[in-house]
Amino acid sequence: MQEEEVLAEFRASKALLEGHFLLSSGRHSAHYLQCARVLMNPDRAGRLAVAIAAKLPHDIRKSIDKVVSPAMGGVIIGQEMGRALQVDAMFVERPTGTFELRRGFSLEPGDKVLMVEDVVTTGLSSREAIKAIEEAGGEVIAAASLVDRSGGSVDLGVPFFPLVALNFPTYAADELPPELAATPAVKPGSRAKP
Ligand SMILES: O=P(O)(O)OC[C@H]1O[C@H](OP(=O)(O)OP(=O)(O)O)[C@H](O)[C@@H]1O
Ligand SMILES: O=C(O)c1cc(=O)[nH]c(=O)[nH]1
Ligand SMILES: [Mg+2]
Repeated sequence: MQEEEVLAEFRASKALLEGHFLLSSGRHSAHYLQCARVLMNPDRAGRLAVAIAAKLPHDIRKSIDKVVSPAMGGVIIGQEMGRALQVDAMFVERPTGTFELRRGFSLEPGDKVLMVEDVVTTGLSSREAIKAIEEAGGEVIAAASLVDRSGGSVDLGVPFFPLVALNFPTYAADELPPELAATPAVKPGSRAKP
């Protein structure tokens, strides 16, 4: 799937929002990719997962034992990646602030894991999810996402395969451009603290 086709899926689902957004990292942005809207159509979600799977090098793709994704945003695309790769998909969640496997999910020691996110901005959530998977005994051999909005600058410590890389600027709270400073920020994500 070409970048233009991916963006067309985002536009068709009205997932590319403009305004003033407080991101999970605590940074601000005039753009927000509401991936849940792209994924609310199961056919579209499945197509996008197949397209992500096609980005994975053959040796990585054939080695994956499990998909693990960080809740909430990663759950649907993680499930669809499990379907595309024909492996089980699980998620980590953070009811106490730190990602962990719950709900009877577990990994066999040495399980080769693909960590799947919906969107990566600073990479903090991905790195925390990778740490939780490794603490649970998994070996994260690669990461994948629908969108890398760091424009390719993020380092997750493992090979990273986003379906599309976009570079929307983000700002610290004390460096907002006037058009953002003039409007209150909305926080669409669910992370409690940056
Ligand atoms: O690369 P980062 O700077 O960490 O930002 C990206 C993360 O932010 C969003 O999750 P959020 O924390 O809003 O929680 P959610 O998935 O529960 O909506 C998104 O789903 C990614 O997990
Ligand atoms: O960084 C984030 O919190 C973030 C950015 C974005 O565009 N979409 C999203 O779901 N989260
Ligand atoms: Mg998330």
